[in-house]
Amino acid sequence: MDILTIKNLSISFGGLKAVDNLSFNVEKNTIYGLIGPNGAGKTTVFNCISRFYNPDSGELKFFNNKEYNLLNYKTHQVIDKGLVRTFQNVELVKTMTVLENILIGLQTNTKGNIFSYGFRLPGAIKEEKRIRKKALNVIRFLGLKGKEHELAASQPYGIQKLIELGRTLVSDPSLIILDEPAAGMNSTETKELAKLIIRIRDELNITILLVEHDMSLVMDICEKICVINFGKKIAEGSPIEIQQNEEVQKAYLGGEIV
Ligand SMILES: Nc1ncnc2c1ncn2[C@@H]1O[C@H](COP(=O)(O)OP(=O)(O)OP(=O)(O)O)[C@@H](O)[C@H]1O
Repeated sequence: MDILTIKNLSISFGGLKAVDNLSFNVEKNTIYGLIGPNGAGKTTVFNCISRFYNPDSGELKFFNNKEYNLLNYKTHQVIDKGLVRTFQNVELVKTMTVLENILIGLQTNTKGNIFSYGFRLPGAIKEEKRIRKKALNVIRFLGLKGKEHELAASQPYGIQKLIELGRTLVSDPSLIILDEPAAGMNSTETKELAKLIIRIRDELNITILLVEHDMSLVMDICEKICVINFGKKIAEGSPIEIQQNEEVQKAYLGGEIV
């Protein structure tokens, strides 16, 4: 069963076709990789799905109990439907604690209004407890217990990336889009990240769509991979099929893919 279907997606910037008639489907409860050389259009695809960009044409459908035509929604509404993303660069509020940064992920998901929070009405206090408990559960899941009141800025880069990931988990998504989750990580951190992504899929039943340049991570954890170059799909298949595909090897100018 598909959770995301992308059909004939195209978007241009001036004369440049960044995404060109691209179609692929992501099956529920899988880890799906979108790869391609620098400037191939991967982040632009993510920006269309998460509604930062308006595509020129094509269909974007998300299935979470019901069918949502993503083109009818704004970014924050897409998050409410259960589709969240991370960014290539870590986007944490460095002056806030680990816990506070994770709580940011719940901002579109809380009940109550400014009045009830401002006057600390019973409903608001109960809601505060509920969301705090959720965030603490995520912190435990990520193995960051004990760090909740430490400043995000004082954490090593690998931990900051985990905090960003935690921010997506706290809103109970069905699909997470990860934009280069391993960028800037060392090989030990990347191996831990691979295990964590698999746990997110298996223990939390969350589907993962990821863009990543670290080919060993992609080949180790993705069930299916779509390769794009100059905005167009050049191959789709299992890690083995992708590694053996001649057009893919040509696009990567020999070597990087294997
Ligand atoms: N807002 C924009 N305005 C103009 N051009 C853009 C914009 N966003 C992306 N592009 C261009 O579209 C092309 C695809 O960019 P994109 O960032 O999607 O590639 P990518 O595959 O994610 O690259 P990388 O792996 O280097 O992050 C590039 O040529 C880029 O310069």
